[in-house]
Amino acid sequence: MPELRKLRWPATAVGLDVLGRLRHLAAGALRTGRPLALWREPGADHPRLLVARSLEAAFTGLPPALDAQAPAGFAFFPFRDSDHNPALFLPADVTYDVAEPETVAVSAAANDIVPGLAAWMAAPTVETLAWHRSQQPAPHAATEAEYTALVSEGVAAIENKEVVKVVTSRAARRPLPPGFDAFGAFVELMEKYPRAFVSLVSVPSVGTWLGATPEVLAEVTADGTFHTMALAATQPLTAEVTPRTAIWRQKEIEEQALVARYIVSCFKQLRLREYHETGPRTVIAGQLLHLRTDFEVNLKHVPFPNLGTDMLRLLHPTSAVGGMPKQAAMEFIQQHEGYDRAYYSGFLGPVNVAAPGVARLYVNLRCLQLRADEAVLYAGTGLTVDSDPEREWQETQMKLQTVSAVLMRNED
Ligand SMILES: C=C(O[C@H]1C=CC=C(C(=O)O)[C@@H]1O)C(=O)O
Repeated sequence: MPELRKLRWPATAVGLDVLGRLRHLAAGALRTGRPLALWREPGADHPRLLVARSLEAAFTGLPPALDAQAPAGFAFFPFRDSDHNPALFLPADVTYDVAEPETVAVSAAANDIVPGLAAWMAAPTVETLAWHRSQQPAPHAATEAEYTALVSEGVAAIENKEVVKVVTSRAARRPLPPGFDAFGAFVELMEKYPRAFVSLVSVPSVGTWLGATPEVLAEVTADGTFHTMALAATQPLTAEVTPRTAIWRQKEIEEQALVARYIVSCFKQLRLREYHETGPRTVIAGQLLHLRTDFEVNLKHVPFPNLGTDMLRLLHPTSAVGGMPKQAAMEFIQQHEGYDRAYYSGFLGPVNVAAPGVARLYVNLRCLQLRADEAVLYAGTGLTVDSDPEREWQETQMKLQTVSAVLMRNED
């Protein structure tokens, strides 16, 4: 790991608790026009913050390499790469980990921002944070009639054998409650969804995204394990229907099996045979239940040093957000969906930040884009030949509730 310089919080910051320090660092990054990512990993009890020295330093071409020698940073990738929605990898120039609350780490590449940062750490806190805004117009929000028509077109495409499965989605616009505070909303999501990957990413001209996703895209852990999952099929979690009692319809079993089969086809493409498959099991994601199969590979026991990197490039976008076959499903979405998904159903997460060789990338689901006076929420549903348009609309309504929970009231 390249040398990191550690800046100690000055005596003036003694009264500031760790969340206050995170918030103050975020305020400084926003004020100086720098990209930032705040996140909390599933099961972790504390969040982390990463600030990149500049927007220019965050532009990237290829998906990140998942190996110990690769640069440390936070990946923020759109569903589909374009000039409007660039692929980003925020270098880990300034990092703050609540596990080490007394210092802020600065990379050698960001040496020249040290004086300004040190001064900011000693400066008084500010009330309002100036979150970065997207320069794109807000996407079209489909009405119920438009969405059910889209689902019918998707089902017709499956019947006509253009695709085997396709995931359609929509955007929904909601007003922000008066005095809405995105940092407070991030903290609220962390508390509400301990099993989710909770994130708040803000990038100049790209905008600000908040979410709580249940879906791992690609993980490499400290003990040398690669992990991915096939997550699909949805029903509400209720007092009567829990993971132990849930019953799944044939349509849902098939929908999830297609995603699992896609992951196996990626392993086959790489000629990897030694993987562990667990499931499908019923799992909780917020107020919802899904079917999930986990796939693990012990990287010490296979001759594939670049497995994480190769799998990431094959997996995105998975059939849980695109469809199968991948290309035909992507074309269907492009032609019929009628709005820009931007970073919804892209992927995000830290690479080599916690330690070299540790990466945790998630599919950007159950998320919203924060705009000047409204939030744009996103949700999709996997279609099969048996999909009922009205049910699929209801399912998107349920999925929107995960993140819209923070728009109901204001904590500040
Ligand atoms: C596309 C979404 O969810 C995916 C993940 C789990 C279950 C899904 C489903 O039941 O359709 C989706 O494939 C979304 O939340 O917007």
